[in-house]
Amino acid sequence: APIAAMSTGTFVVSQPLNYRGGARVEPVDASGTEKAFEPATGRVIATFTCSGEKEVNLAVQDAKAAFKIWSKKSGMERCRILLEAARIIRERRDDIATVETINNGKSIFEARWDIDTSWQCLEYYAGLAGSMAGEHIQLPGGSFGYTRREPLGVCVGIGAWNYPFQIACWKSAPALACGNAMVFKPSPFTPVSVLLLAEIYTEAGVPPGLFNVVQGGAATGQLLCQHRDVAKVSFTGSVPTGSKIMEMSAKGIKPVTLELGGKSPLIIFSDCDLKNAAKGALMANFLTQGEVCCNGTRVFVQKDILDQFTEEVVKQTQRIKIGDPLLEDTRMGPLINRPHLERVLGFVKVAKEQGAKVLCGGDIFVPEDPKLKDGYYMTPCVLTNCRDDMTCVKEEIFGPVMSILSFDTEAEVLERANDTTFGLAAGVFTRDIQRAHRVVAELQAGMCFINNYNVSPVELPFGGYKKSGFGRENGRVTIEYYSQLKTVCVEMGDVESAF
Ligand SMILES: NC(=O)c1ccc[n+]([C@@H]2O[C@H](COP(=O)([O-])OP(=O)(O)OC[C@H]3O[C@@H](n4cnc5c(N)ncnc54)[C@H](O)[C@@H]3O)[C@@H](O)[C@H]2O)c1
Ligand SMILES: C[N+](C)(C)CCCC=O
Repeated sequence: APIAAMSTGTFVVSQPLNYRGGARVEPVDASGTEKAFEPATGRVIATFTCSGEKEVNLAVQDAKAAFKIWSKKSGMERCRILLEAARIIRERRDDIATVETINNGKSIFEARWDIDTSWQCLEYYAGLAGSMAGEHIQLPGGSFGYTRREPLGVCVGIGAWNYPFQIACWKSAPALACGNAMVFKPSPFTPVSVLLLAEIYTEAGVPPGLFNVVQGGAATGQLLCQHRDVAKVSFTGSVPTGSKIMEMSAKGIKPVTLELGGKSPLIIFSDCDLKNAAKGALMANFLTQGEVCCNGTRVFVQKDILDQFTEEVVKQTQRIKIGDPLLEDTRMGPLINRPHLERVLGFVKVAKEQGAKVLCGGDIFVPEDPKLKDGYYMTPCVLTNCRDDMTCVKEEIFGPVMSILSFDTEAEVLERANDTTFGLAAGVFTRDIQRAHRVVAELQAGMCFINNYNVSPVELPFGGYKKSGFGRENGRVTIEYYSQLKTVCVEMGDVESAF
């Protein structure tokens, strides 16, 4: 039966989860084992071996060999293969989304959006592959120079568990478009869906070894970052791990892209369209059970509309259907695992102790269906009476917890919104076009939204300021993060020697 027809509680992984040389393989050595779960039921769906040094070496060597072939192809040849891969992803959208839902817990409704931004990303970079070019610069006496945009070599992608398939696409599509090879390591919590991508690349015609998958946690990740034949590391994950990745990469002078965490502000002015602002606040907080890096979890509301806004947000939040993530009408599934659920509930407890008021949610949720009783569900939570010094307002919770704060003036809210070490995203809702642009110009964040939140057109660069990282994913600029510039200086006359 097609994967898309599966129901919760039935999926098990029966094939190897490593991918090397164009095929699934069992790793040749191990650095431990891990279990992957179905968060909806708490069931183990895979027990797998973490890749050891030998396996990582083989994956990098295969990538090196494939790089030699791939980097010699013209941009148009790469374009054609990436377009074919995008087409296959689109064709298998429901199967891939189903696997993503089973292993991550997000609703199937939302997982399909993730798969759409994935194939769109491949299409976008396929389009750019053919137009990657340098400059021609005229010099005195007919001499000239030119620049070539060249690939880096073997790039490593290390992913987080909240958008497993999308993260793999957002890294591999620009990398491959530029002529690089990639070894990708997903989070050990979500090892499954990236294998579908690896198979699709092979089916679309990339050379065997161009996109490889190794599995494991920190130990495997370290082997990749420290590998002498790795030219670049693109990492998505937490700030503490990002800092370690940067340290390891610094030793080998490897460029890094860091897509890290956030505690983003969403500013609601009293002249906003209230219904849209409330919808925006839900988009900013409750996608993927709130496990989203760029979430606008500090919701600053201008005082004169605080009550109205809060009432609308609570009404909309209480309508969110929680439960079996594979059902069409579910809009919130389980969190990623039991320890994370407990951590998020712990934040709600501390928020209450520090004086926040729970307007709705923040409790464990047990769905009626008995097969879901061991899943990791909670009700989405709206907190009010929040102050800037509370833990729930300062720290990244990475769960469905929205903190509402009030403000009086634009200058005050800007000061408070920027008072954080993070800088991934920010949002503003207002009907005043001048204020909208004035405010985003002052916000210290890499991704700003006006009158919407958490939409992700692949044409737009995405990435952080401050401790939320650097480098960008998506958009034309990302080409610069997966390529290097060679300058060629051409003399058309005689050498004018100093000697
Ligand atoms: N900015 C973004 O685009 C973005 C997107 C998604 C998630 N995130 C952030 O990711 C975090 C949640 O994800 P997570 O819990 O998977 O993060 P994490 O930092 O724990 O792990 C991320 C990845 O790094 C690997 N890893 C862990 N230690 C390592 C080490 N020492 N060396 C090499 N690799 C190592 C993990 O196995 C995993 O694959 C949140 O902070 C979230 O904000 C950011
Ligand atoms: C697709 N979103 C919602 C913009 C999320 C991007 C990746 C962040 O975790």
